Amino acid sequence: MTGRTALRLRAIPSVDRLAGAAMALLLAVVAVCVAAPWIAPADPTAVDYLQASLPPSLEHPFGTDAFGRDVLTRVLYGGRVSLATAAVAVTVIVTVGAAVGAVCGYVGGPLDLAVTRLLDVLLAFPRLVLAIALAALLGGGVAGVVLAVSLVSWPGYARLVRGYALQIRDEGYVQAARCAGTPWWRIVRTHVAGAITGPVLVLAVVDVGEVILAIAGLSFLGLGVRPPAPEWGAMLNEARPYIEDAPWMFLAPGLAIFLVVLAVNYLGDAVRDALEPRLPRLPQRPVWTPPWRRGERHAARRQRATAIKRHARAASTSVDTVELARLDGVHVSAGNTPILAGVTLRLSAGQTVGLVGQSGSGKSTLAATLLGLLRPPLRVDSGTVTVLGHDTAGWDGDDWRQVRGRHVGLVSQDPLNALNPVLTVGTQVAEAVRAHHRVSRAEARARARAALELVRLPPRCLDAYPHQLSGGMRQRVAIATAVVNRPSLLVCDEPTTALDVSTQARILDELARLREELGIGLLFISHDLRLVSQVAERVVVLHQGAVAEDADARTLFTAPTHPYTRRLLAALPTDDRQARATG
Ligand SMILES: Nc1ncnc2c1ncn2[C@@H]1O[C@H](COP(=O)(O)OP(=O)(O)OP(=O)(O)O)[C@@H](O)[C@H]1O
Repeated sequence: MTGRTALRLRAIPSVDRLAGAAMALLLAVVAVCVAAPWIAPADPTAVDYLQASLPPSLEHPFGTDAFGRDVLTRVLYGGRVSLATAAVAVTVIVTVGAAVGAVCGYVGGPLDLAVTRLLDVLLAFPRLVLAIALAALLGGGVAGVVLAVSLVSWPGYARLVRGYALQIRDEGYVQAARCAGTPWWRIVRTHVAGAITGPVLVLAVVDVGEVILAIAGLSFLGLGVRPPAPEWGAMLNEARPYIEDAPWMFLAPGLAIFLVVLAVNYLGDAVRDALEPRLPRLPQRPVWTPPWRRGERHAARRQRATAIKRHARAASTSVDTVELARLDGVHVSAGNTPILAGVTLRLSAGQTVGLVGQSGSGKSTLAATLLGLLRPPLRVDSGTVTVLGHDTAGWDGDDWRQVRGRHVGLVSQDPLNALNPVLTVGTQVAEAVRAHHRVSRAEARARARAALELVRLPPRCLDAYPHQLSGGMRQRVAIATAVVNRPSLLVCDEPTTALDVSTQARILDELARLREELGIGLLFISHDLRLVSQVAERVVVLHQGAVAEDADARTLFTAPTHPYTRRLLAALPTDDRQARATG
């Protein structure tokens, strides 16, 4: 375990109080079970028929069972066996299953084929029947039962992990590791294991309860923990005939299993989150509206939607310049790290604003802020974000959903990522239409075809899958999806970065033409000042999260005021600089 992982795990109780409580509960249960010989009030196996089936009292807080044994004592002693056997069995199952699945899925070939066939056979047997047969073969006892349960359970994990490994082996970062000459076992250990830890952990914690009950089932058949030794599952089985007359016999071990499984489940989620660096460190607080306020909220949303539509219509028809979006003194941070420092930016209808800045200056963060797409740990600390005349502070997911894709579109730098590989282009563009308009499938498809025509893609592309198109064509599909609902504002975040120079030029022409034809406002984001200057009338220079300069394109090229802008200009070829300065 790396130091960073240990740190993240150690931080769980402080960032997630509920997980901290689950951890404390689990530790407390383990501690009292381990300490049973010293703290238990009675002998767990001593029979006393005079005390049989007594309800809970001060002397016997959980009552007594049909043999007069103290239930609390037996729960404490039983926990030692149940928790130890479940922990051993789950560890064996997960380790064997994950290792076999990861190696087979990654290595493939004859090994994978042979193991997969074996898994098919093992999974075809009813699990419990196979476990009974194996436990009997192994001679019963706690060790035999743990082994039997482990042997029948690992194939399920292996199958699941193999599926993950098959997917992961084609990921770009795994291919990069292969190209770097990393041996297969190291790739499996680092990349495949890293990616499957989360889902496997969730499955494992869910299995803890199942394993306790499976061991209990085998004990009931006389194959596992033999009476009178206590074990939670066996206690449940012993209590079954008395469930109506003496429910406490059933409740005490049942409650113990319930609490342990609940704590393990919650803790498992927290550990998975802690190990996944892309997830926020803090649990997200859902925006919850009390039922009595929902009507008001719907009415306000409807009103706002109408006002936004009116604003958008004015933006496309008015001869005056209508403001589409504005950032006012916006500060964004990630934890304690400032990312945007008091950014102010205004976007107007029919105008192209270029946002330029070096890598890491905060361009994508600015776009995400404008579209309400910031995810923790990134957050807006102060300032206002206004979209189509409305302050977006307090907007929830539904509020943004009405605006994104309908009035504000986004084209990102990686069209392959933005397109679903198993859906045709037509389906995906039509889906964007149906997300905002109540139209028939045929009408949505017709609008999708029109949008593809708008970006000069032939109608045959409607039925093509993304992988059947070139990079430039995919980017056009992404643009068609963004403009199919005729938004007022289009945010293009490095839309041509992944393309060759001639395709870049064609996409830029396309964007300029769309702006003319549809009258939309454009925020064109790039680190390349030369590219920005080809499309933008106004250029905003972002430097270390702050606006260094905001000027019309010609002024910026002829009289830059900020030293950083001057450095950017100096890096351009002389011909380019002169051409831009003369417009
Ligand atoms: N989820 C995040 N958590 C923490 N820091 C982040 C996160 N996303 C971005 N940052 C930080 O914010 C800063 C700005 O990142 P951003 O992606 O906005 O830059 P950019 O100008 O778009 O860069 P590029 O041109 O390379 O895409 C960077 O220092 C980055 O490390």
